[in-house]
Amino acid sequence: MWTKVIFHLYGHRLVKDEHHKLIRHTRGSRSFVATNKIQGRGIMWNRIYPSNKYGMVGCGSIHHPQPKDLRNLEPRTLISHQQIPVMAPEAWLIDESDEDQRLPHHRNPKEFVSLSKLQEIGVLYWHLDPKNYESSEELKKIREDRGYNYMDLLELCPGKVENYEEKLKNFYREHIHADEEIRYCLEGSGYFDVRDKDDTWIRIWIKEGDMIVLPAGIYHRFTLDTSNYVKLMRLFIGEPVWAAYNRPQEDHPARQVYIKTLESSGVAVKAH
Ligand SMILES: CSCCC(=O)C(=O)O
Ligand SMILES: [Fe+2]
Ligand code: NI
Repeated sequence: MWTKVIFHLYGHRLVKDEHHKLIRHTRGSRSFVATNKIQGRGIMWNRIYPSNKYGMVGCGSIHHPQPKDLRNLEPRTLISHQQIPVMAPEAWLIDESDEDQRLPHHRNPKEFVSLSKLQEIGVLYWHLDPKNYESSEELKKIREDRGYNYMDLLELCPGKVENYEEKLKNFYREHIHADEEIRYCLEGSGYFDVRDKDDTWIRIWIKEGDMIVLPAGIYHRFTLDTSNYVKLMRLFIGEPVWAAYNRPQEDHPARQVYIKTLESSGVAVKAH
């Protein structure tokens, strides 16, 4: 029997078996075949190294020396000896071109955004195992800790949803809510765009297992990516209120509280 262990590194997905042999490596431009055993913390560094400082990785042989600058990078995943990945979602600054919203809209060169930058603007993130979410202890704990007693599921893809086009259009209109927006991706993927403190869009790529909380009052929007499919769990404290307030909302109480919170945590906010 094969036990799959999935590692993520800079957006690469490495599926390994219980003996850490590589089964599959996706989203890399080069393929990567290695059958060596992992010998503890650090082996991923020996195998995978970034090809540039923007966090792209190339794939090296086990004999490849560790580049010095690697320690300065913020990897998507740090692999511990116990195989407990410390996850971060892939996030980047976008170009403002009018191309299809479902495209990644990377800048040239790519500009990735670290988890700590997301945390600075109040975005929370967990990576959970989405397979048995009904009996997941991790999910249960988060829901208990944060009072998320309401839950429903939302599937988005053409043909499955009533008023699909209309819904998608509204999701992509920049808005805020009076409450947190809590989404847990069970299948598929999509982009949450959030404004940073300088009013610049950050695109956060949510994939299965990713759970994200956007604070009340943050300007944001959502789009499917080119996979055109996402299954999301929506969580809420108490009776859900999905009301969206489209920008501008500078006088909305939730917006004002949000700006105050940013300022009091030392994040300088650009006047809008
Ligand atoms: C499809 S969930 C994300 C869309 C959104 O921002 C919302 O529902 O308010
Ligand atoms: Fe929203
Ligand atoms: Ni690769």
